[in-house]
Amino acid sequence: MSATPHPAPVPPSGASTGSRAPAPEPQPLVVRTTRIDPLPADLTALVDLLPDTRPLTWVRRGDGLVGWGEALRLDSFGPGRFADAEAAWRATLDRAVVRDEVRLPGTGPVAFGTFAFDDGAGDHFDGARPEGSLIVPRVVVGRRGDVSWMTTVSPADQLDAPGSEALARTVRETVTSPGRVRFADGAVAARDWPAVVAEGVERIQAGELDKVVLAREVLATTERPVDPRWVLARLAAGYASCWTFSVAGMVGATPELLVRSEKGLVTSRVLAGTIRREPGMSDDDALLHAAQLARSSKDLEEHEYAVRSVARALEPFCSSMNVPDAPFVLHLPNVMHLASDVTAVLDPATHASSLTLAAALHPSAAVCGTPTTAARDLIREIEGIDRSRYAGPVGWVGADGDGEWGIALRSAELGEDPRHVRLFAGCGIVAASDPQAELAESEAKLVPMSWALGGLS
Ligand SMILES: C=C(O[C@H]1C=CC=C(C(=O)O)[C@@H]1O)C(=O)O
Repeated sequence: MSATPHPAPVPPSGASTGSRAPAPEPQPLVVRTTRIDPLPADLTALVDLLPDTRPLTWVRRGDGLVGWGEALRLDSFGPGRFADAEAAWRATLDRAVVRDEVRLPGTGPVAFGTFAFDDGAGDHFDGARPEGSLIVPRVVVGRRGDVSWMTTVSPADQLDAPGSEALARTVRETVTSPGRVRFADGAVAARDWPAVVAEGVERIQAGELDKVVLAREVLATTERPVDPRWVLARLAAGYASCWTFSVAGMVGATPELLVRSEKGLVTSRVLAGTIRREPGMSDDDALLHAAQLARSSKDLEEHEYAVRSVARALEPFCSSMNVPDAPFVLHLPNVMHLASDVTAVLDPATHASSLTLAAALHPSAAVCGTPTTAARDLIREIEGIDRSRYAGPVGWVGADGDGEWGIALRSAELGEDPRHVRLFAGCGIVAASDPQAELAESEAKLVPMSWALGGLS
């Protein structure tokens, strides 16, 4: 199946939700990047620039990219969603006219992307909703340390030339809070979820598979429409070491980097194995918990599967690789994780882009299980929710193929009705997992999004 390009001006309503009718040939994109006055070293400096309620965001520790407007959208479907998106992106670039005066990762043409966890082979896919979207914004603003830039993208160069004055002229709609938030069970009630986990444990103990990651959803209803910028500002400030993202209604702050590819160096931050961090826990208690996690054979086993799956997927694309012997403990405000940073040197002969690498890595054992096929089948059989883009790759790709892709965890999907939000959390299950403990872990993983919506103080 091929990717469907939707060129600006925005096509008639409905077309950007995945019509497979032949699309008109898009006009070449005209892309200009210029340095702007340095943005302050503020965790929310980038997200504070976003003018409207359809933000594109990839930010960590105040650095990253934000975008708005839609110069081009490339939707893709089914098992070929990554390859089709990549081919459409390359075809777009072949015809683009680019003037990049900054030449850093994230300057020049950039597409933000979000991809579904599953490839559409399951029963609950209707074939109308795209399983992959690459969006080329009309405006991108980026920051990397002392350097800030602005890129404008237009099919016909109708935009202002980029620059600090153009940015200052951007009109920003006021950001509003969602007001009161009510949470309710999703397709599987919280009290029923331990039984799903118990089924997973049983199947593992019966020898069908080694590990499966099972997820649940919570439905939030807000008093006022959710402005994603409200959520993004809170996540970027409260979870600064995570990658705060927003693409086509998928928002969150993920601690897990599926892959970064930059100038031949490939990095992946693998997480699996979790311990909750109680609110108000002292630093000493946190260290005790960290030590307990680092010694937990159940969590170390869960982690080992995830690291091995990443190393195996990267190997064909890399000339050398460093896989740490033991994980470190990553401290986040709500949880601590076992973490391993895998690094590798890209084999240039493979010409693999960051998107190709993300496709090869997905789904890792951190979000699916081991062996992959058995775990995915079991998820389809017993999980009972539509994961949609939760646990799928989310991030950005540039013109040279370099880019960053996270796993859409600690995330939520904003509904067509802007007062309805689906929050997700999942847990790695191995033979020694305790269903009630996994329920408590899933609650802890829901904290960032519930807090960002304003539902927790
Ligand atoms: C599947 C999720 O987390 C994964 C990433 C880190 C730790 C995990 C765990 O310990 O179970 C999960 O594998 C989620 O947050 O929804």
